[in-house]
Amino acid sequence: EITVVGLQASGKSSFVHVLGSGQWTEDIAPTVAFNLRTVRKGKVTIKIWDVAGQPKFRSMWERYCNGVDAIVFVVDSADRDKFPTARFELDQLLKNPHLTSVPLLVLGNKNDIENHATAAELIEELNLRKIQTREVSCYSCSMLSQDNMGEIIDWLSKRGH
Ligand SMILES: Nc1nc2c(ncn2[C@@H]2O[C@H](COP(=O)(O)OP(=O)(O)OP(=O)(O)O)[C@@H](O)[C@H]2O)c(=O)[nH]1
Ligand SMILES: [Mg+2]
Repeated sequence: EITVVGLQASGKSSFVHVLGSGQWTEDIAPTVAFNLRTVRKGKVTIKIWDVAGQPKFRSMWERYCNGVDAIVFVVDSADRDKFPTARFELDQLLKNPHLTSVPLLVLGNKNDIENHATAAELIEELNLRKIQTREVSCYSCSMLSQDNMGEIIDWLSKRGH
């Protein structure tokens, strides 16, 4: 069971769609509140909470992250102006004491766009090195080209119980 959070238009629902169908589509509307989807990958069944990223929905993130096996935080790696807000919202979420040991996967999505930030840059921008109470990984990826999807599925498959 995982929860996907991050700012609006970072590509959370696109990620869930690619994970579920193996295919890219541009035809995804901004999420209202949340969507629940179940995806089967080999022997693993993943229950995914796809939560909305617009400001008015961010206070819900914490509730949906409670008790899951991993939190996936999606960042638009080509939208550098939003990194400070992404960092702030991630900090707010991870501050919650009941989420302290939940593993975190940060996805720097949209790496098909020129001048995107690399995983190393995102680790700096989001200050991921200071996180010590949980397992943290960061991948650069693209839902459009499906770059790194195999590694991401492997990571997720190892976090279940
Ligand atoms: N170029 C590019 N565009 C992408 C990629 N992933 C998503 N997008 C586009 O980014 C926009 C937002 O995608 P969504 O998946 O709806 O984003 P979201 O994070 O679910 O947004 P909210 O539901 O509003 O929080 C859409 O126009 C997508 O087509 C990617 O890897 N590359
Ligand atoms: Mg969405």
